Amino acid sequence: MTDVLRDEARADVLSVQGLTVTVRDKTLVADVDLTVGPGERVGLIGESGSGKSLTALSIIGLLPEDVHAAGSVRLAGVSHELLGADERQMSRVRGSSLAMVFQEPMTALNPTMRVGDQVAEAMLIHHTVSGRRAGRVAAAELLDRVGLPGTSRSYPHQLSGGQRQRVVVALALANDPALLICDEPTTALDVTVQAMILDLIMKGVAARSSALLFITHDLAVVATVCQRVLVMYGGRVVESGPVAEIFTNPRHRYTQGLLAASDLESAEGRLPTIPGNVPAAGQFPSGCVFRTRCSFATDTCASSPPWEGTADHGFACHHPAPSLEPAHA
Ligand SMILES: Nc1ncnc2c1ncn2[C@@H]1O[C@H](COP(=O)(O)OP(=O)(O)OP(=O)(O)O)[C@@H](O)[C@H]1O
Repeated sequence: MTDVLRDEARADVLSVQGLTVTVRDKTLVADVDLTVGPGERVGLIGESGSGKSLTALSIIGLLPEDVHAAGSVRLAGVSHELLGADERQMSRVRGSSLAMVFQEPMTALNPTMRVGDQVAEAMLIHHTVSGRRAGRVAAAELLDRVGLPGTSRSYPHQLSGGQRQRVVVALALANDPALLICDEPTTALDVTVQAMILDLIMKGVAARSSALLFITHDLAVVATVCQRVLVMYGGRVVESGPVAEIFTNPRHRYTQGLLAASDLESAEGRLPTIPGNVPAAGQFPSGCVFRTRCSFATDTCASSPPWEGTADHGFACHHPAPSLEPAHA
């Protein structure tokens, strides 16, 4: 591989710099820097009103009219700035390189259109398939893969909340986005289906090597899903780092409070286990040996860490979000 190709392989999928969001003379998000690497899963946490959703909406270009964003948002493979891009440019990026799953599935679905047609249309618009017939077949296959066989001809109101969110995940993944943003994707759902939707998102991004920016207020979900986390407070990022590091050694008073109020251990049973965590593409050079520590200090893990694996084959830790660190310089 040439140096140029290697640099491109390592380049961040998303790079946000100095993002500031204002409404009239009020600053709602201040000077946020944020990057997501190829295949990386990054969490954005913080209390209600801390600016998480406005950050996501700035990236995807869906801020309300009276709200303004300044700074820089760049996406790999897109030659122009996303901030300030016109609607034509943004609709080319949205749904193809960049996709988003919102909290409430009905807001993302067209209530008057069969779900199969919605998925097919998303693929046709971005030329992932050509021709209505191929679109219909591809949509049915994708709905099948997200656990909704035979639902192509259903309307959204004929599906349960969990099934609707599966359709939204299918829509978001339909064009293999480089980056998937999820904003509280399980908050509106029944507890019993939350784990299934998380599992679906995890498997969906892993299969496509998509990067993930995951917004939540649930620390246990972050521990399951993310490798790195940024903590927002009052519109600013107050700390960031690998999940295991932030969760074991939180520096900011707000993060310390969040952790004290949460019960990560009890969350284990309700969250999916992710078999064979694999490092993100390009996270370590091929062949590099690394060690991992599980973020859950349970008997199973305490008996065998650190595991060793290779960047090619990953390793099998059945606990979520282990930290990855190169064993050899
Ligand atoms: N259109 C708007 N006009 C004025 N203020 C707004 C607007 N949208 C959001 N805000 C304010 O900006 C701040 C950040 O909102 P944001 O929705 O990003 O928070 P959040 O961290 O996502 O919270 P939550 O977890 O409750 O969704 C809040 O104080 C909110 O009231």
